Amino acid sequence: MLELKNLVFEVPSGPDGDVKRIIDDLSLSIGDDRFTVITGPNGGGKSTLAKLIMGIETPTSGQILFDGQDITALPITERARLGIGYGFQQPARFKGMTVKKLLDIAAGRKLPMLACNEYLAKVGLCSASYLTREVDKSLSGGEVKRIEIATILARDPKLAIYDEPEAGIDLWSFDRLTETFRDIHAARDGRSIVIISHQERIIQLADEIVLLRNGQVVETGTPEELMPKLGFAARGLDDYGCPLSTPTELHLTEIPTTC
Ligand SMILES: Nc1ncnc2c1ncn2[C@@H]1O[C@H](COP(=O)(O)OP(=O)(O)OP(=O)(O)O)[C@@H](O)[C@H]1O
Repeated sequence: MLELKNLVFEVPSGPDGDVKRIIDDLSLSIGDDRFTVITGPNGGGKSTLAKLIMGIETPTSGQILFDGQDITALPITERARLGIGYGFQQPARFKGMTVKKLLDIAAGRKLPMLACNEYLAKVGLCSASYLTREVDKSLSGGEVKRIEIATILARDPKLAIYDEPEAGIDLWSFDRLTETFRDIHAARDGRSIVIISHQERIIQLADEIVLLRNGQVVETGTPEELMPKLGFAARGLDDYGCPLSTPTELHLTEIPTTC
């Protein structure tokens, strides 16, 4: 489904025309029906890689193929049309836009109430309390995050990329969310999920874990193969003695929904 060939992403660094290499000759294949978790230390290049796949950033060199088609030069809208969806680490807010409208836009049609209820329930939100709310500053960070994930579920892309979906989400919603990811994967209908995460419980769901450091894939493997090396039991030190980022804490910032 997705093939990354020798991807390089560099940004200008310093006044002398120096560059900083953020993604370093990275090659990776993700097949249909796969659940892949990309993990690794802060600053390793995970979000940048996701943005390159979505077309938010343009690679300095290398190639991105989606279902055999070279999409390296395609804009975000075209990639979305082909079936790639991306949930930002820090989602945007849309003043003046209701949650219902956002779900409709994501789905590309006017959704029946029942469908909206289902999408919001999958992320632990009560439809009655949220559908008419504006996606503005009045929503908490965790609420906006979950609403964005619901829009990706409504869009139902062939390849869904979620950047730290656990960030800022309370324990109850996190449970619901992991169930949702598990259900999508269990459907085995050709769709693939890529999740950037530091969360052990999400990592355990994966078919394949990709460990990214300094813009390079340093290791890939199943949870059974890689979990011990990732050093969750060793206070954040991985097999190479480097500190992994502190596992994202689940904040009990919100009252669990009861509907
Ligand atoms: N446009 C840019 N200009 C300069 N530096 C950048 C740019 N984009 C990313 N970086 C740097 O590249 C590195 C990788 O960033 P990235 O956000 O991809 O890391 P990450 O693995 O997602 O980290 P985290 O786990 O903290 O979310 C960081 O050091 C970041 O500061």
